[in-house]
Amino acid sequence: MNKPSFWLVVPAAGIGQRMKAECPKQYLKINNRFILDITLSRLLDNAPFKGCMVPLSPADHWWLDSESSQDDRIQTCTGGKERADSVLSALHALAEQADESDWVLVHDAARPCLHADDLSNLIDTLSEHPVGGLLAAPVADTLKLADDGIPPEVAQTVDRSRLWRALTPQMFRFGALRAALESCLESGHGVTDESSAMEFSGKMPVLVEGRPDNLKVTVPSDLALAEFILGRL
Ligand SMILES: Nc1ccn([C@@H]2O[C@H](COP(=O)(O)OP(=O)(O)OP(=O)(O)O)[C@@H](O)[C@H]2O)c(=O)n1
Ligand SMILES: C[C@](O)(CO)[C@H](O)COP(=O)(O)O
Repeated sequence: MNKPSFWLVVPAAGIGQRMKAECPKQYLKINNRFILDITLSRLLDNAPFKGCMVPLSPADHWWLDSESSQDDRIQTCTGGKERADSVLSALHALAEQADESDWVLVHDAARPCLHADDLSNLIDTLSEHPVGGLLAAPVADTLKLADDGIPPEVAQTVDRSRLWRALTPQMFRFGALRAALESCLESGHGVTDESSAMEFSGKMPVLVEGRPDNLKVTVPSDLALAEFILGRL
């Protein structure tokens, strides 16, 4: 039986509303490179992907100015309203090339600080696993559940001993992930990551501990932090 291939999906069709920038955050620059280009190079240069699909917004007019648009390992497709729609669109675009049992890794375009060791560890840990899983970081802060007051007040302090922050890449079998996402979207069950879709289909993804500095650039203060982290990777 052929060894499964590895495919990469990097959702990049968001508008970066929380970043309040003049362009979608994946096209902000660190050391004069688009965040999207940094992210894609850190993935494609550190693992044996058979191909890469990048869902883009229909309104994207930055891609053609990117380094990555010249990389023949990378294909693009049109993303969707939500992140899950964009990921599913990428899986549909890869359907003729990928086998059901191939692995697909999904990584946010907005996470440029992924360490090569975390990528290798995720693949090595899960490549024989029946379901797959995700990079995640144990919660290090005390967590409070807020009431709905304005301003919010503490309703409860949450036991954090078994709480983890989901990161990316998230790594699942191609056919299973596509079916899980289709099921979620058909039933109107909104999900913010691939693991949630797999959980909705009854699976229990593995949590693989990753570096907490695998930052998702989300709000303005994240840009300088990402630059600092990248300077030390
Ligand atoms: N419809 C969408 C929404 C998000 N994403 C991508 O999913 C990743 C993580 O999403 P998030 O951090 O929420 O990005 P945005 O949706 O752009 O941010 P915001 O919620 O602030 O608008 C990003 O790389 C983003 O480009 C996507 O491909 N398609
Ligand atoms: C996929 C993710 O990065 C895992 O933490 C997160 O769910 C993305 O959420 P967002 O609201 O789309 O940024």
